[in-house]
Amino acid sequence: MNESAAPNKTFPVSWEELHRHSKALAWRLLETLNPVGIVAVTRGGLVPAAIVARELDVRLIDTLCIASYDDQKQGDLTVLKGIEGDGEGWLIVDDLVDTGKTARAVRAMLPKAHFATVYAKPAGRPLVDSFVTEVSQDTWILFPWDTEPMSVPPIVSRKG
Ligand SMILES: O=P(O)(O)OC[C@H]1O[C@H](OP(=O)(O)OP(=O)(O)O)[C@H](O)[C@@H]1O
Ligand SMILES: Nc1nc2[nH]cnc2c(=O)[nH]1
Ligand SMILES: [Mg+2]
Repeated sequence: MNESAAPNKTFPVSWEELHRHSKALAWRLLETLNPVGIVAVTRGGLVPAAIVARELDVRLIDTLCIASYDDQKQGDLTVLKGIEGDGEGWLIVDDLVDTGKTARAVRAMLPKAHFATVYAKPAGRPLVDSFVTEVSQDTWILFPWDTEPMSVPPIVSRKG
């Protein structure tokens, strides 16, 4: 990683937890927003965006296609597909904000949109308008689409 120490903890998220946290985000957004459409930041934003879109009854969905990580290693940010306009009236959804590099690029592209993530780490938190769950900077969030169950040693034997 370029901007912070490598994570030494994991925060595994199940499908059910992700569904619940994404619905909590929808509840939060409902209080202040009635978006014309949702922009999902691919790929991580796709599943949360689908859940939020269902709860807010939004059927106009676009994508902002951005990649910067190869596994846990952060590289240069690549925009594979942008969006025209300034984002006014739109809701942007991503799974998480970590260093904030992706969020900064997204905000520069769509400065008038509301930017929401399900999870936020402290370095990126100031860049999002709404989020649900804060996770420490030294933690790697494991999403259900990236994982499968396997045996692991006790935490005590993995320390330092
Ligand atoms: O705040 P940052 O340090 O920029 O990290 C956050 C971004 O990293 C991940 O995307 P990634 O580039 O791994 O692509 P993916 O969504 O296709 O997994 C995640 O989905 C966020 O978009
Ligand atoms: N899956 C996953 N992707 C990330 N991209 C940047 N930070 C993270 C993280 O904690 N987990
Ligand atoms: Mg992403």
